[in-house]
Amino acid sequence: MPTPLPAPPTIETNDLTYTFPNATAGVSHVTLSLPARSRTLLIGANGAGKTTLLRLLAGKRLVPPGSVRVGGADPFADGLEGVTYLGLEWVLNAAVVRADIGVAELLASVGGDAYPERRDELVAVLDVDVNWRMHAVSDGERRRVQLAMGLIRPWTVLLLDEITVDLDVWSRAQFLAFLRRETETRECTVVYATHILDNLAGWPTHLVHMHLGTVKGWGPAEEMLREVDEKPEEEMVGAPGNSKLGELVLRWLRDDLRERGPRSQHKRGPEGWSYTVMGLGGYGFEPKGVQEQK
Ligand SMILES: Nc1ncnc2c1ncn2[C@@H]1O[C@H](COP(=O)(O)OP(=O)(O)OP(=O)(O)O)[C@@H](O)[C@H]1O
Repeated sequence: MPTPLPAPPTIETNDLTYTFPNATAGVSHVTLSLPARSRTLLIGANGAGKTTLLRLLAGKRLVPPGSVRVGGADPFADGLEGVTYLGLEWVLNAAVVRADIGVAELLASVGGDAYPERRDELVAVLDVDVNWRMHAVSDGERRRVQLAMGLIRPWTVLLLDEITVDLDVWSRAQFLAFLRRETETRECTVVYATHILDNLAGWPTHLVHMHLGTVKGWGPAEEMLREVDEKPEEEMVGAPGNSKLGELVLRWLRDDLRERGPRSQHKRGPEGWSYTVMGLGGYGFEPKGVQEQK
């Protein structure tokens, strides 16, 4: 039985290291402390370790005791209620969302009737038509229903691995505003891994910069964005008119690439491993609980 969080939904990692069974380093020596009600963006190049970190925060793998605390508890050992991970395999695995089933019925099956106000708000925010049938909707429409399904129950920690790529610009903006309202009106925390920085100005309270499985820098977004103001205009990486966040991230990833060198020569695991295995991300083959600590 999942247990409620014993304390406000803070997220702490302490020298967290996770190595995959094939000896690829997932994350190394990650120490973070994200306050309750924060909205954190996880930023990093492909393969930087964002998904791995989110999944560890969700308690999907065994890690050394004390290295991950969510609301003061161990998410793997304690199976925490309200810690919600929405990622690619959740989106792709769910056969039901391609079945000939109505949206109203589907939302009811995941708690829609128990939380009618949240259901109605999500239906409005995500511009969902409850009369749709899931075998006859577009990819973006299906994604919107899935997001509504995943968010109906009032979660306390949302770990969101970029699954808004199919949303049109307006829907994504509405969705992000909804998440913001959630953290402002009740005790909940969001960590969001994304490559899409449009319309995110002012959204994150914290930024985490990941590179080759490590956290290169993290802190309150305002402080980290100050770096951009301190740079003379001629040294800007992006075109004038880019958001500050866009400029900061371009600079981070450019420097990361220079530091790392070509993928085929760097010391970590095989390129593209995570998304070639089973076509769903590389996690499918790992038995739950396997942990090899290096
Ligand atoms: N099941 C697995 N077995 C072995 N190595 C893996 C597995 N899944 C991921 N990896 C490796 O771990 C590293 C981190 O992958 P991860 O999926 O966390 O990156 P990411 O930052 O989420 O990337 P992206 O932006 O592409 O989603 C990569 O080098 C990847 O190849």
